[in-house]
Amino acid sequence: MKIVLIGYMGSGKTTIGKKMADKLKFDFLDLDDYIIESEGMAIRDIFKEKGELYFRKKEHEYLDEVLTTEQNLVLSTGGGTPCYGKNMETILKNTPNAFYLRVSIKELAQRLSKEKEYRPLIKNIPDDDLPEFVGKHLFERSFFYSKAAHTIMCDNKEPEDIIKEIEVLITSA
Ligand SMILES: Nc1ncnc2c1ncn2[C@@H]1O[C@H](COP(=O)(O)OP(=O)(O)O)[C@@H](O)[C@H]1O
Ligand SMILES: O=C(O)C1=C[C@@H](OP(=O)(O)O)[C@@H](O)[C@H](O)C1
Ligand SMILES: [Mg+2]
Repeated sequence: MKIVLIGYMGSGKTTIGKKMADKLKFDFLDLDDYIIESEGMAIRDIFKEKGELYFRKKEHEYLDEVLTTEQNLVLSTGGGTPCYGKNMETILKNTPNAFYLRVSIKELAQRLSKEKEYRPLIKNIPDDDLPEFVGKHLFERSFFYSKAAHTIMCDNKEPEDIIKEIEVLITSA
């Protein structure tokens, strides 16, 4: 069985995915970490030296690769993963358990202002401009995120509570 977490940068995919895999005794895979290991480069260096298009190509290839495994897996994607090519279709084809972690623009901007350094798409955006950037970007991406089987509203909730909500919704089909 595979559980896939999608959502904007800073929505908690990595944090919640890891904790949930521990709790369910599933394997855990963060697609960004898989790319970093496989390419032997940090995400920001891939963007800087090889470009975003190269990153998206690799992200697509590694997504296909990790979804073909048989094991019980929690997969945390990157914020852009479902928004390129056929990636969202691929996710939906491989699992009924795709969850969109939905977080408000305000909370995303607050979280991301402290963690811009490793996220090349927002690295150079001043904190004051982050809410506007996140708002526009999220609007474009919501089309893809909303295709998930379930949307979890995550504002003002602890990861543990979000995990409990997800557990109730998991289907083993
Ligand atoms: N439910 C939550 N409530 C408050 N902070 C959270 C929550 N989930 C994640 N965070 C924090 O938000 C930041 C981004 O989380 P992360 O898991 O890296 O998001 P993503 O992988 O979606 O980009 C981290 O500092 C993390 O501790
Ligand atoms: O939203 C995006 O396009 C990206 C999100 C990042 O992952 P997180 O969502 O885990 O920050 C990472 O894949 C890369 O920096 C691009
Ligand atoms: Mg992440």
